[in-house]
Amino acid sequence: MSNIEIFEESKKYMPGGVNSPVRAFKDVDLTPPIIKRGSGAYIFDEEGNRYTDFVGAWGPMLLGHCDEDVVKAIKDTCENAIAFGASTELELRLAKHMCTTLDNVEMVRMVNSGTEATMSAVKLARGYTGRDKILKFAGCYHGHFDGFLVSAGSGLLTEGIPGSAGVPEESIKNTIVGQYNNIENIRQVFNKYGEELAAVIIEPVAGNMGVVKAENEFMEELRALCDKHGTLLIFDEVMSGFRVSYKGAQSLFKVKPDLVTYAKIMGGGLPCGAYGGRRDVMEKLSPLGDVYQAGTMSGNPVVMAAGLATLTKLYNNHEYYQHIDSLGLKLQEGMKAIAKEKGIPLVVNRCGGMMTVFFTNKDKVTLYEDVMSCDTNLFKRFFTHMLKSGFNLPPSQYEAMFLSVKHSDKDIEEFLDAFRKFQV
Ligand SMILES: Cc1ncc(COP(=O)(O)O)c(C=O)c1O
Ligand SMILES: N[C@H](C=O)CCC(=O)O
Repeated sequence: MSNIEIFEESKKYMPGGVNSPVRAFKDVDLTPPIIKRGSGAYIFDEEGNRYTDFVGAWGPMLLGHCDEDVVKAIKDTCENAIAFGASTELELRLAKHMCTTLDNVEMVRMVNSGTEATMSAVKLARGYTGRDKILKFAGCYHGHFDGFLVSAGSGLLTEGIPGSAGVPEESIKNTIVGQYNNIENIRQVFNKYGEELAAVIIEPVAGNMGVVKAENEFMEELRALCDKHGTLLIFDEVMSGFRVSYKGAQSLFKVKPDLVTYAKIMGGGLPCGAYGGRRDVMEKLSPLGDVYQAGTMSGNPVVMAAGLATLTKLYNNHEYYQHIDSLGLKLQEGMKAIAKEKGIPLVVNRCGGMMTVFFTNKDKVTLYEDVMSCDTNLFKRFFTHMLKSGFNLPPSQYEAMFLSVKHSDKDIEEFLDAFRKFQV
């Protein structure tokens, strides 16, 4: 069947033909290619077309598609262990690896997705502090948990959905929305709600309004305000963890989070998530403490094996991050130079191997308002041109592109050649 035939048939059985809204290419008015296989930096659709992939499953594929060590770990494990719903040595090995190689993670609890990780971290913070309110930032996305679907990024920006239907007022009345990188705004929020805030949750390098890095001063002030008011600081590193550096976005700032959430890369491409942090906070979790959180599939052996293979390989090969950073720089500078020649208004934000090309007349994109100034029609034309030229990019102005260890100089040069041919 062709891509279109499969997609049309899929619409009969899955809402919108997809299992996650952003995959439907609604924002770019195109039919998505139906992906059959992936290898290294490339993916191939059902019609045999090859795309150089800059989505990487929305981040997890840092080692490239079907990395041989990850595949071997999955195969070896599932010969004998698929699921037990019981303790395994594999989950200990991954937990120990994370606690010993990361900063600020003294204990960890495995879950099955990024949404589960953030949702559970917030519940734990509420249980620990005995408070109900949380502060999140406009444009940041922390998954589809009701309490986060207020001024959220990702597909909710893409589709212009202000929140989501099906979310009772009750579920969001304790969610306060702040302005990313706006210190004055968070001071005002803390003045008003400081004593009621259980937690602040933030993407320290946001990827879900496109890539926007938090400013150091902003993060330092945020930490100080949390300390003053007894509020826990949660870094959502579902996307940035093991991506912007092995130790994630935490290593870019002088501030420590109390809790951190992970997913994506840490499961090597299989469904996973984890949250961890201060021991005294984590010990509030059941069965030690009174905050209940559970999961039939949590710590699944195949996922643990894929995660362990991925994180071990990344930890032992720090040069991977240099490779990705140097390719990212080449791509960023190359795009800026071509845009200047062609008179295309754009800002390229990048943090290591995550990057967004914002089509805007602004000089820089550091605030949510800057992000919202983008020309989404121009983005759509750019996206369509790049897809036709064989490059798989996120189909939204408000998402991040991802580089992998398997991308080469040649891939970047080909990308830049294709961009040069873009007719504005
Ligand atoms: C920063 C961040 N937090 C949380 C999530 C939710 O993760 P998941 O899609 O695995 O539920 C995502 C991605 O979707 C994310 O990028
Ligand atoms: N921005 C989202 C996660 O990072 C995109 C993935 C999804 O929602 O399917």
